Amino acid sequence: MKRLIVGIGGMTNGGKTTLSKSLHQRIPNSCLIAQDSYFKDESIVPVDQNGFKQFDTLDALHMDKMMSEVNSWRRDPVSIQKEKTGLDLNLSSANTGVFVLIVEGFLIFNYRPLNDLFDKKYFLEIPYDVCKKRRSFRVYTPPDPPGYFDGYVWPMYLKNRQDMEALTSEIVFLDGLKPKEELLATVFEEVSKEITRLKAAYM
Ligand SMILES: Nc1ncnc2c1ncn2[C@@H]1O[C@H](COP(=O)(O)OP(=O)(O)O)[C@@H](O)[C@H]1O
Ligand SMILES: NC(=O)c1ccc[n+]([C@@H]2O[C@H](COP(=O)(O)O)[C@@H](O)[C@H]2O)c1
Repeated sequence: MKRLIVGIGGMTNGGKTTLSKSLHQRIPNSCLIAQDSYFKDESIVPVDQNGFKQFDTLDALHMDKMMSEVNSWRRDPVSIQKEKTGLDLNLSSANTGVFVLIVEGFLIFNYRPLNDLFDKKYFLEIPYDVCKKRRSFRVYTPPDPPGYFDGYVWPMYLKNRQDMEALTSEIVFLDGLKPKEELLATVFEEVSKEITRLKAAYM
């Protein structure tokens, strides 16, 4: 049984969730893990000197829990898939198939233990003004307070991006302004090629 782990990183509102969900729908035997399911409760997230809750850092996330989910999939993708979809796989397709894990999130390449696992890494980027605009339509829990984007989110993006570039390489940057369908087609085609290559390695 072969495994492939694909990372869909990117800026806040770059289009990670949109792309990852479509990719997951298109790829048989795929699972999806989203980093924003692992935010700590806001009551334990500290505030910075400006009174802004520090959500845009690895400390705000239960990365240990996220890693344990990723590692469960790596140990036994068939069981995890069965758990998530309720569908059983016959043994021969389980043995010959390629299982794909899609991991999406804004800090997935900043966390070394996770970053080390990716076979393919994508990073969706959009310009400042588009990012600010898309974010203004999103309602997080808790919602962004006034001034949060310019006072906290954007400076943290710049810092996190610098850290990411110091830590990792071989990232494919994607222009998040492109139509959703085009982004999906690009990534789907590359991942499909990789799946075909892995399958051929069996013959
Ligand atoms: N390629 C795209 N072009 C235009 N808008 C997009 C695109 N991808 C996503 N969006 C929109 O941007 C917003 C944020 O998308 P989302 O996938 O939730 O981003 P992220 O998961 O990176 O925060 C949503 O309103 C979504 O519909
Ligand atoms: N899901 C949550 O519990 C929560 C709470 C507060 C802020 N956020 C924001 O989520 C962002 C990351 O997620 P997106 O990449 O989907 O925008 C961060 O910029 C963070 O400020 C999320």
